[in-house]
Amino acid sequence: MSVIQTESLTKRYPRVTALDRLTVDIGPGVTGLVGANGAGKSTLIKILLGLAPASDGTATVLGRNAAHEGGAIREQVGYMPEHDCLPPDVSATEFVVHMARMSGLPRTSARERTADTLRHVGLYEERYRPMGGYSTGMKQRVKLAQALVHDPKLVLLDEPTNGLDPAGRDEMLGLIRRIHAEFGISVLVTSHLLGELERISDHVVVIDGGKLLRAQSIAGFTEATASLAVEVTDSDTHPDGTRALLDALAARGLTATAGTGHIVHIDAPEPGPAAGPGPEAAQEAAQDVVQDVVHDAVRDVVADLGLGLIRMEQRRHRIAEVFQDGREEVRS
Ligand SMILES: Nc1ncnc2c1ncn2[C@@H]1O[C@H](COP(=O)(O)OP(=O)(O)OP(=O)(O)O)[C@@H](O)[C@H]1O
Repeated sequence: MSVIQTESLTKRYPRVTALDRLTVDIGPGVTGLVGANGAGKSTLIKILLGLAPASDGTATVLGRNAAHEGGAIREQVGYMPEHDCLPPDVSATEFVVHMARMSGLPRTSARERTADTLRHVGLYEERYRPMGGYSTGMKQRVKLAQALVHDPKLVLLDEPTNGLDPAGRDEMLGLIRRIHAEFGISVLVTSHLLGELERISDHVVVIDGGKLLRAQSIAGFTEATASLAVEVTDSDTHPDGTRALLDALAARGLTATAGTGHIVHIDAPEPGPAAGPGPEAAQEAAQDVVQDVVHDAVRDVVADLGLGLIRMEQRRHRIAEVFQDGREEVRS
């Protein structure tokens, strides 16, 4: 079931190709769209909303063609723009009610939905004050509220953590995750910071120079890459302790590689099928496997070889590292 599909989508501006034959298929849930500044994220969002025409290719949102059915798409999709666009002399309540009315809600439900939505994003008494005096975090919350007020099936959030301090980022990321968890609304959220989207997304799509670099499920990724870093000393019997450890682990059927210095990286075996629905559950399952199987094996092998164990550290590759590898592959 696709929420967003693009097929060879291309957008050419006179001086730059902002999207270059982009083909993606995005399902329900939270999807992170990651790319450096200028990668083409905002351009993609505008085309999906039917606000900008593509030069080539097609885009479908909730089964509708973005080129011809922009109005119908915008009825079912919420949009949080990247830049500050709030009128300073209007209160959050007035503004969000106005946006709800623009979406076709009758006056009474517009007021009720506005109160509910502003409460949900964490704006209380301040919602009656003019927005000109709001902090960046409060403004971002209002922009999120107006994207949600007409009860959309999908929201497109363009750099919602921009300009926020670390605590504000965490709060915004938590809110975004809850939009899907509590209301079942699918989310496409953009950022140039892969690390923050990794925490809240079910899937990540990475674009670079308008081209697709990678599209991947985070759960699948973390299952495959949980690993353990082990640092050992040499001993009289084994002057190359690292080599001895690698050989002994291989003899037990574990895949291990030499790291820098005396460190050995050991891959976790595939976790069992009962990983559960979310990325967190999959991560926990992968973690359990590392602890139960690999820890025991390492302890036994190190003891048998008589090596000194300096540290044993569970490690999960940040997806940033893997996407970095992918970028090198694509460019090489
Ligand atoms: N209206 C426009 N006219 C000409 N070029 C444009 C226009 N809009 C975007 N571009 C160019 O297209 C490329 C992609 O821009 P886009 O805004 O989609 O990137 P982005 O990934 O959203 O980056 P940012 O986070 O900086 O907005 C950039 O090189 C940008 O300069």
